[in-house]
Amino acid sequence: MSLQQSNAADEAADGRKDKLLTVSNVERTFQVGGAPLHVLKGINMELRPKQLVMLRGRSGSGKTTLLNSLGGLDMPSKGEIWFDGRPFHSMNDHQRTLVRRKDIGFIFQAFALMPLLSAKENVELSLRMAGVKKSLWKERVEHCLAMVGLEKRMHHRPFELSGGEQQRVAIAKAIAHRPKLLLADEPTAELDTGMAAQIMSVFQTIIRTEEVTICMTTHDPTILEVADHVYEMVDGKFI
Ligand SMILES: Nc1ncnc2c1ncn2[C@@H]1O[C@H](COP(=O)(O)OP(=O)(O)OP(=O)(O)O)[C@@H](O)[C@H]1O
Repeated sequence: MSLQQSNAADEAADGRKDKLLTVSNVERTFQVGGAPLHVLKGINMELRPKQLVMLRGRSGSGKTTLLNSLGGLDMPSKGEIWFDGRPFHSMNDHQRTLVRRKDIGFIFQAFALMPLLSAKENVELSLRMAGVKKSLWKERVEHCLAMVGLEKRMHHRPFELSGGEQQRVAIAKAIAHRPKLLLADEPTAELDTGMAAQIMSVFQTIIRTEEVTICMTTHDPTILEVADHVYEMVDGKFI
């Protein structure tokens, strides 16, 4: 590396200080039927510790694709994603999986609750995946379920819970291993206004008490006002 290159690298690293996640010029292209489909077209964003950040945009604008890249589930075709000092864009699958299990929580449809497990067992699963010692599980699981107001529903299985309660178990599960970043794809989409407000209030509480950063997608204009920052996505770009 030349002196000039190393100075530029130092400056870039300085710019990332105090940020949990930095996204620079990210593009994502899929090959569909032999033709390229440009879904993300040069995204720049940042997440700071303890922020609630929302991605808003029409269906198909690229929000889920971006969220997948932020969580290391997918790789950008171009650009850089730095998560907590680590270059997601140049890490392999295995390396990203290890970071994900320890430092990121997801509330995605695809990561929904296991139907045959109780609320308590569902939350335990993420502690198991993160390699947390079994002797610590009981206290942490009870704490997380209490935080979302479900300490009395610990032994219920998902089908014995309402939609809002299931979503709160999903939150408890997603934060049990003390991630630095929580990613949520449309966490209020299936809920009525009252339940959506409850979920947002749980989010605000856990940002404070668990010191987590939350980045979520939404279509719902009524919940945008609680965000620290809103990124508006149109056709693969922020406007
Ligand atoms: N793996 C893939 N292969 C091909 N095309 C894809 C793939 N994933 C997403 N796309 C396309 O990328 C575009 C953006 O999809 P994405 O799911 O990111 O949008 P979105 O903003 O999250 O939409 P919604 O709000 O409906 O969930 C869509 O046109 C979709 O068909």
